[in-house]
Amino acid sequence: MSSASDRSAAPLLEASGVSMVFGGLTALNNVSLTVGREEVLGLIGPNGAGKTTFFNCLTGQYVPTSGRISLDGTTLPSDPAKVAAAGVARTFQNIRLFPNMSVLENVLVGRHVRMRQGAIASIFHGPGFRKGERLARERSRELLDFVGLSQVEGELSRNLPYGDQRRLEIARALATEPSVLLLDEPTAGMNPQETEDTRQLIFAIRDSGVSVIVIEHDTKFIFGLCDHVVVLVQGEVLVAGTPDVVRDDPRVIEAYLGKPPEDVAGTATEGEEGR
Ligand SMILES: Nc1ncnc2c1ncn2[C@@H]1O[C@H](COP(=O)(O)OP(=O)(O)OP(=O)(O)O)[C@@H](O)[C@H]1O
Repeated sequence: MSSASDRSAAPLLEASGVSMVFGGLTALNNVSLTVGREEVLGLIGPNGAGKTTFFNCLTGQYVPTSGRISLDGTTLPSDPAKVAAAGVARTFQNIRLFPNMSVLENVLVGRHVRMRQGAIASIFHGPGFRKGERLARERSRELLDFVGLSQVEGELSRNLPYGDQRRLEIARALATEPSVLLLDEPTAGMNPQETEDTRQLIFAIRDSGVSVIVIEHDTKFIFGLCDHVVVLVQGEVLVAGTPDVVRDDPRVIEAYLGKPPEDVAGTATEGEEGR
C-alpha cells in the first residue's frame, strides 16, 4: 500500500507508450511523459507533430490505439465528461466560448461539472438546488477575479477583446476544479503584453496547485515559462528535459525548428522569475 508521501512524490499525470493511428497515419508513436505536481510542462513541435492529438488522448476525446494515461495513479477513462470529472480540463486552439452568454454564465457552465444536484432538486429548484447555484456563482466570481475579468461579468462573451476571451476560457476550464489544465496555444494571436500577462496567469495557476501542460509554437514563451519541455516530432518524443537542455540540443534546433539558435533561445532567467 502506498503512503501519502509516496503519492506526492509520484507523478500526477503519466502517459505510457501512447500511440494513436488514424487509418494508415501514425499521429503518435509510443509517447511517454510525466507531469509533476505544480509543474508547468511545455509541449512543442512542428505542425502536424501530434501535439493536439496527444491532448485529445489525454482528455478522452480520442481513444489511443495503445498505451495508458493515468492521473494520480488511476487510469483515465476514454470519456471526456469522466476525464473532466476526474480533474483534467482544457482550452482549445480556437476559442470555444458561448458567444451569446455572459462572461459569468460561461464560467458557470464549467462549474456545473462539479455540481452534484439531484434530478428532483434541479426540476423543482428546491433549497439544495438554490444553495448549489449560489455557491457556483460565488466560485465563478472568484475565478473571474483571479483571471482579472470581474469588471465585465455581465458582458456577452463575444464582445470581449480577444485576449480577454482567452482568459475567460481559462476561467471556465478552472471552474471544473482540475488538477491538470491543458492549454492549446494560449497565446496564439496575442500581442506581447497579452502574452506576458498569460505567462503570469499560468504561474499563478501553478502556484494555486494546478499542474499545467502548454502547447505553443512560441518557443521563447515556452522556455521562459516551463519547468520541463517535451519536443514531439512526427508523433515521437525527440527530446525531453529542462528548458536549458532542450534549447541547447542540436536535434531540436535542426530537426524541429530549422531556425538559427538565436531565434530558438528564450532566456532561462525569465522562467525563474515566477518561482
Ligand atoms: N481525427 C483525425 N483523423 C485523421 N487524422 C488526424 C486526426 N487528427 C489529427 N490527425 C492527423 O494527425 C497528425 C497530427 O496532428 P495534430 O493536429 O495532432 O498535430 P499538431 O502537432 O497539433 O499540429 P499543429 O501545431 O499544426 O496544431 C496530422 O497529420 C493530422 O492530420
